[in-house]
Amino acid sequence: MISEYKETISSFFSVDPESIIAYPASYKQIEGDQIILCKIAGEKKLLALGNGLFSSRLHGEPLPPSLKICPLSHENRLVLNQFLPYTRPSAFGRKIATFGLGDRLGIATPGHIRCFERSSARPVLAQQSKRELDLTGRTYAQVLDDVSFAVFQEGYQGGFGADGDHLKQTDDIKEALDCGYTMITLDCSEKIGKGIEAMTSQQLEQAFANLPADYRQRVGDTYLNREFLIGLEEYRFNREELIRCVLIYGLAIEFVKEVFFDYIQKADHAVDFELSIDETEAVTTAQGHLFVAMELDHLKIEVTSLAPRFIGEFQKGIDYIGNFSEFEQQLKEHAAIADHFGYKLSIHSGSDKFSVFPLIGLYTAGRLHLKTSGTNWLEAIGVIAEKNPKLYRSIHQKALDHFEQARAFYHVSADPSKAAELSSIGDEALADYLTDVNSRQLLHITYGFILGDSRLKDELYRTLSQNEERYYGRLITHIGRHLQLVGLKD
Ligand SMILES: O=C(O)[C@@H](O)[C@H](O)[C@H](O)C(=O)CO
Repeated sequence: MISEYKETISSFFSVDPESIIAYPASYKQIEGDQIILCKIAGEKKLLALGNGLFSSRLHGEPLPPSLKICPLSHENRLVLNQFLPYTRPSAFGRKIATFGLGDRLGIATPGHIRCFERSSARPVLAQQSKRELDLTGRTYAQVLDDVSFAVFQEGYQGGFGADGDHLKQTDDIKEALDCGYTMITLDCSEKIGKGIEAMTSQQLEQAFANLPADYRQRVGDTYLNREFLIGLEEYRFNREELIRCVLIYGLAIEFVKEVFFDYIQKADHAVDFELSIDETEAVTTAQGHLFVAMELDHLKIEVTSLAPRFIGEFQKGIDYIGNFSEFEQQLKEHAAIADHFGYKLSIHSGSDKFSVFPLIGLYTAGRLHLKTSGTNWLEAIGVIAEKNPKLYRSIHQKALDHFEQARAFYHVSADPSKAAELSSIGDEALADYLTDVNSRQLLHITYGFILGDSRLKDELYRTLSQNEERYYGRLITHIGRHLQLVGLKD
């Protein structure tokens, strides 16, 4: 289809015909119209041929008699969604392993899709937290636009999710659901009780006495003087332990109740509901997880997945930090609790935790959601280091200039001064920064400041557009390693 129109297109855009590249996997015939994705002088467009209903719905430049060049706009994405259901996101429920692939640039999805050939997991291709949207200046609609067009580019019909990630406000939840998002990750970190572990018995009793009498009676009857067998573990709650669980998780559970019944259940489409209690100071004990699970069960709230705060450190972009046997014991118990109540265990900051992936795969046995994001951004920076050393040096310096400011958004232990001095590294070795834990975290958390510099941002996108297959290749290797080690890919 493209070859016979290259001359028409090249003269219309006054570009070299060789600069017109087609994505053959996107080609579709719909009710007599033909459509294909192509790149014209570096910019992706939809080419529609025909005068049928589908082509008539698309907004674009008509090239008589029947060709139309269409931008990858929000309006055209909605038309694509209407005629090609596989370009719309799906929910997957509690039984299918899923893998979150945050893409802060909106260009990684084709590479992500190629990772899932021969994988039992389904990709959540549209995933950005409110924090990421604020720092990149994107919207949930734009994130889903980018993903839907990439799904069309690849001709991928295996299904994908769209996660409104780490949402704390109901307005944001409503916006994501109205955009058609099929997963909501409710961040309860601001509702989790703080400093409860340090409270004295008297303080605990005083705080508990302030709660409604019927609630105190119910939780006392439910949890005290009883044993709970979950998997191979028996759990009990003495009075102090019960009150601590109530004071730590009680408000969070009220928030979950409001969101589940007022938003998730009332959505006009299926929604996977994830509960995130991972971004808290306090580690989620197995007993605390059991309390939350039993309270959700009592309230008839069905979560699809739950992300606890594991013992040790799940920091951004680097491997697990902590005691492996303690982590294994806690992971085993969390997985057993999740399995007992029928939902998936979710691993946040799941990027690069290679040393514990086999354990995670062993104890979750596919009942798992693994969430990544910044590591995909780092693979893009790796392409920049390989292909545009001058730009990389500017990005690295921008990151150094804003690292302390970026630490307000992310907990990292990186010390950039421990990484090699930029001026001491030759162009051919710049990509090695992406294997150093300190520079990985430096680059990982400063993305908002880097993309906030329009000169860096424009050149970054231009370099990645010129090297998109290299970017896809890095993602296939890197995310493929994640999938294989956690047992979700052969
Ligand atoms: O950076 C963010 O805000 C998100 O990507 C967040 O970290 C996400 O929930 C995650 O855990 C990615 O690994």
